[in-house]
Amino acid sequence: MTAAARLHVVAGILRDAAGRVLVTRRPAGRHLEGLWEFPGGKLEPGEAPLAGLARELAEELGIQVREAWPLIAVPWDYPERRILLDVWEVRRHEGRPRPREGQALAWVRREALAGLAMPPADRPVLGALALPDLYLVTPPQLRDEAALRAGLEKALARGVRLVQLRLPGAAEATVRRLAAAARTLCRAAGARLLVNGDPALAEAVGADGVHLSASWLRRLEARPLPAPQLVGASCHDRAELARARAIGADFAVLSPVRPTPSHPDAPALGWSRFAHLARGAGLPVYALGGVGPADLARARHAGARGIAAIRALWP
Ligand SMILES: Nc1nc2c([nH]c(=O)n2[C@H]2C[C@H](O)[C@@H](COP(=O)(O)OP(=O)(O)OP(=O)(O)O)O2)c(=O)[nH]1
Ligand SMILES: [Mg+2]
Repeated sequence: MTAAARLHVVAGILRDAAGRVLVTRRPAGRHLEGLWEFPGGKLEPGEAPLAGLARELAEELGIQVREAWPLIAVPWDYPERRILLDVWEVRRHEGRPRPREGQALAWVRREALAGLAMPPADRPVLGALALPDLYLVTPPQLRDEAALRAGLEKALARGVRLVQLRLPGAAEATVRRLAAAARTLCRAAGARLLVNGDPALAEAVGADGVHLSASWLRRLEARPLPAPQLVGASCHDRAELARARAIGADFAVLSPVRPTPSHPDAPALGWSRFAHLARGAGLPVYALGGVGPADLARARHAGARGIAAIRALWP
């Protein structure tokens, strides 16, 4: 069965003023009855995903979707049906959501969603929601601890909540020393720190996870660290994205979107190629390469979970 033969389901993430997320309960007598879900339903033949989302949310909640961007599309196989769960974040809508089909409705804090009984296809969706918009990668030449602290403090103060310590070619002792300093600062700010390279070293230094280079990704047959530790992976094409998903990585970084001074010879993907690859990846994908926070809306509309950057995020 091809991807096109899957039942295409569109669902929406709606937030209230306090940032809580709307979930509704699947009625008795239906597939996965009684479980909480994100409102939505099956696309009609020939219908575009955004049009289907707007129709479903009008039918189920009585609201008009004005703007939405894709969050993640999860291919999932239930014994009785195969679906593509295509989840969108609703950015703007009109009307207050009301249960128009008698379904139970609740606004839940993002952190509390994991405690609800939801369909298994929704697990990767919760993972995508838990990731931040910005992913800071440290500058490659950085070896000085004071410089690391100064830069990191500023970046964290500006709202960065996910950091990759990347020290290509550094001695293990240097990685250990700088990771210890970075870990203290990140913990204090409620940010997560990933160390680029060997998963065993990332774990040994007490990081929140590992970021796999493309060569590490090639070498691994399975996810190197268990949840809740994070596993990110550097990808440049469809095959690497497929591998990241196959080993159960939490997210990928896809680059280069634009030409960059650090990789002048690498052919840039451009946004339309990026969008094509990210939409089919089945895991959250950050856009990297000549992008910064100013590109966030564009990246999100192209299906990125957010943007990753060195220069644009390093103070
Ligand atoms: N809406 C929604 N469906 C989900 C989620 N997670 C998940 O596995 N599903 C599955 C359950 C169903 O098999 C399928 C949605 O199909 P459905 O029958 O509810 O679609 P619908 O709203 O168009 O229902 P209907 O008009 O046919 O009654 O997707 C989710 O978060 N939201
Ligand atoms: Mg539905």
